[in-house]
Amino acid sequence: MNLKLATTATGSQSTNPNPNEGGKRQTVDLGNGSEVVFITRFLSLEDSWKWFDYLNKEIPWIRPTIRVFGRSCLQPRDTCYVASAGLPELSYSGYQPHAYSWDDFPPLKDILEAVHKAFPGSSFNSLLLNRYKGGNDYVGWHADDEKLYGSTPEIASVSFGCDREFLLKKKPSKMSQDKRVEGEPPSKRSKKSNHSDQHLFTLKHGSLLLMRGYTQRDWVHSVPKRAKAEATRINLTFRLVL
Ligand SMILES: O=C(O)CCC(=O)C(=O)O
Ligand SMILES: [Fe+2]
Repeated sequence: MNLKLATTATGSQSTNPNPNEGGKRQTVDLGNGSEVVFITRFLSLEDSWKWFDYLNKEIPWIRPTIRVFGRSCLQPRDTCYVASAGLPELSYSGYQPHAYSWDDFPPLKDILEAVHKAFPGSSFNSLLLNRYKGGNDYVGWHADDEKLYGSTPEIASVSFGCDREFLLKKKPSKMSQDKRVEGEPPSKRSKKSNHSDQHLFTLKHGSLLLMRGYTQRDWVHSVPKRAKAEATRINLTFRLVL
């Protein structure tokens, strides 16, 4: 298996432009216009615990019934949805979450502001929240490729609480999605690429992971079950609905 651990991957490292942000940001070029930016210590530990406690207590978490491969099942994690007024409604796996307003949970606006500061060229107007109440909760392989996010969605994911592994796996390649060199056989091309087709990031308390470019078109991601991850994890995924 060709799996790259983010902590040892040869992604470029740069000094952070946000002085409040600890540590370095790591940019991992996934190839063909897909990219991940990872900041391990995006928020201070103190702020992160303050926000964890707030979110754990104040968010009206629900565990909806969704449809997977034609069957109804309980979503294997808690969820909530926040969006700016007037946006088209989100719907996934046959489920349409109620859209709360940013004003319902003012601390979310502070976290959004920190994300916008770290990525001044990016803009987010909606937020899907996830709560994993232990290692049995998970999110299966998927891409956040709903039409309302457009063709190159940017998704900024902020994590609180228990460390969990975040996996990225390249979708089976379609000729139309690959940048091809005319006349070169596929076997030669794949040997030449030094891009890995799987990546693993450990999403720690206070970290931020941004997916952009064609990541949702060409890759799938998951947070698998982990028996040893006993504590609660909360994850915020900021998105832009067009
Ligand atoms: O919990 C995470 O880190 C990922 C969540 C996710 O992929 C999603 O909400 O679409
Ligand atoms: Fe996702």
